[in-house]
Amino acid sequence: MARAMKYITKGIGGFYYVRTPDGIVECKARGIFRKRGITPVAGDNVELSADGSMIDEILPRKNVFVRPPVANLDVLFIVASTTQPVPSTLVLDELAAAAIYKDVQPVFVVTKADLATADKLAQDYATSGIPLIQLHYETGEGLDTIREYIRGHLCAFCGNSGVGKSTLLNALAPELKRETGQISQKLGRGRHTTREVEIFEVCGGRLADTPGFASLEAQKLCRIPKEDLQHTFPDFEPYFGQCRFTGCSHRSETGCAVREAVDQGKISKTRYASYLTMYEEANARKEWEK
Ligand SMILES: Nc1nc2c(ncn2[C@@H]2O[C@H](COP(=O)(O)OP(=O)(O)OP(=O)(O)O)[C@@H](O)[C@H]2O)c(=O)[nH]1
Ligand SMILES: [Zn+2]
Repeated sequence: MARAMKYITKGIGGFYYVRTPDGIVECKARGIFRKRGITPVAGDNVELSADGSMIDEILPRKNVFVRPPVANLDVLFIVASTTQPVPSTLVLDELAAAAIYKDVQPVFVVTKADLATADKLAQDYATSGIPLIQLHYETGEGLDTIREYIRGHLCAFCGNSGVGKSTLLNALAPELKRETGQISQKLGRGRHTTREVEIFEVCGGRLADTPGFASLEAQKLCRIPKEDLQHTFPDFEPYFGQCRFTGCSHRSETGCAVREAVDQGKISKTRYASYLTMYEEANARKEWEK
């Protein structure tokens, strides 16, 4: 029988907190990891020494992020509000692409549908191949769908300051008691304080409370080489192999099947515009930044 999974919930000052079937234990990591250039991070599945005081082994990772430091993420909820703040499709597309590049399922969550319509966003992402969940707190619509994504997975929430991440987390897991609104920033629990990544068990899954994801720039998550960029846009996939030129970058080449799909409304214009911007950014990146 497979041994029950143990994983790091939090690392702080050289100590690691590991969730085991018997509860959370405090551990140190063996020196071998430093020699191998591996830093244990929250989300790592581990094996402990017989007395339970040492991390002996870090099991192979599905993925790992440096900023914020977390491993084995399954789902990234990208939270956007209909208004206050008005969403940027470029930022949303960058985050979704970063997730896909790291083998993480992106899921858009739209808040504040009571203040403005979510139709525009829903339309922009209708053919994106990325799920989009609209939230309505009065009816609870959307919450169960989010819970289904969390179940059995390691998840994180990201999105700009003020989009309603804490409000959403409180609705999903009131035990987290997240502070919401302006006050949280004044009290210093906002983005100006450094907190450690910490993983909580909620809704039958795991939630990585990641301060770094809050108002994050996708660039910090990962940099996608321009050749790989097209593969982080699921909506482009049906057209691969149909462009006139092999190695088509889907920008200005004649006979580009992706651009044709944009003209025919099969790929949304905002998605394609994001691709072009991201491609130019990748192109302009200096060798040492890549
Ligand atoms: N009308 C309305 N207001 C909302 C909704 N969701 C959140 N808010 C409000 O938006 C404000 C910001 O919400 P928070 O949950 O603190 O936002 P956050 O994303 O956690 O913000 P940071 O902590 O700065 O990252 C608060 O005043 C919330 O009450 C919603 O669906 N509708
Ligand atoms: Zn093309």
